[in-house]
Amino acid sequence: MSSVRPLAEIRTEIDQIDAEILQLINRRALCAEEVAKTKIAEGEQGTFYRPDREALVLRRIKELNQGPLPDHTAMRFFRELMSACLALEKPLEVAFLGPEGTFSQQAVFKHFGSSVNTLPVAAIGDVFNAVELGKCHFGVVPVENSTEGVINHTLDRFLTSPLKICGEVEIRVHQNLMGHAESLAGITEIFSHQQSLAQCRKWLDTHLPQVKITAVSSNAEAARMASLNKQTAAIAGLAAAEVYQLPVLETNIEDQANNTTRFIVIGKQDSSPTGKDKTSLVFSTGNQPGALYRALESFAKFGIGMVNIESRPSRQGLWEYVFFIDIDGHSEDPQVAEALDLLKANVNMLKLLGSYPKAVL
Ligand SMILES: O=C(O)C(=O)C[C@]1(C(=O)O)C=C[C@@H](O)C=C1
Repeated sequence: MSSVRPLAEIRTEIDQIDAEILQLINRRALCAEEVAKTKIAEGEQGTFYRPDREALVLRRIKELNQGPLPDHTAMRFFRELMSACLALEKPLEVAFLGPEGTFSQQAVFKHFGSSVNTLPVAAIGDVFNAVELGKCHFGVVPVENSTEGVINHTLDRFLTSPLKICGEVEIRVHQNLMGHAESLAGITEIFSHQQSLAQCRKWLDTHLPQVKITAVSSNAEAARMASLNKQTAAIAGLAAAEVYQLPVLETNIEDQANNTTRFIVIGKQDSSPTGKDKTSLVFSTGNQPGALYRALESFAKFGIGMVNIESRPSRQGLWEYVFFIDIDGHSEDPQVAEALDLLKANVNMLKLLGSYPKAVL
């Protein structure tokens, strides 16, 4: 004799729990509406979205979670819940590198949840423009890929933009071949964004060495073009295959198994310290011997870890460079503040791009 509970009894309990969860969710939503009133009363209506508070809420959920749901799943529920609560306060508008179905759009939803309005734009520079001109509250742009390195357009735009970095989000990028051809042999041309083509270089050389390769403005645009001609195919994410109703011919064709793209959130707002933050900055030194060494020594002296360094042409003098750096910590953390003061004294130009919570999800 089995000792399992009857299905009807378990379902009655589930119905009761659902009713309680619904009540609790709405109690939480009422609190969010009250938070909005307080923010307005305190003159902070420009900053309904609080990346620092959201990171703290999600990290706490991870700590509290005792399963059987995995931490990641529990955090995703709360990510959605906060997104819906924020939409009650004020719906956010977020610009991304479109069209619909790009990895950038996936990054927007992963970071902000699905209760945001998204604005697809044609180029990385347009994401910056949309936020700078106040058409959107925030923008999401790719900044580096684990296979292909930095996205130069994004770094270069920071040299002239007044915007700040207020968050980061990572997306595991799977590339897929999609199109209406019956088999690989029926394909004469492949479209994709240049970054995705580079991430699948070996696969293309091995499986489709003779096919014409054409770089286009985005993966979703590649999918759109492939949907118009049976002899062409696109390399893109599965979301693009769905948007353009393209059969997927091969999945996961990226050359590196853990191909990941890091995106940053850009806006006009600062984020307060959370205890697990990153600071991004750009500086330039003169060409004297040891100048870069002295600059980096500022971090070593105060025990600040450096996560990343990239050099880019300064676009001012021939063979002059600027250095983009990510460090551990928030610019308001005392040790980081002292290191930044010292750095300022050792460089020609220093621009803080923002302090923000490390990616949680
Ligand atoms: O605590 C706040 O400031 C809120 O607005 C509430 C809340 C939440 O739902 O927990 C919603 C949006 C903010 O981005 C952060 C948190």
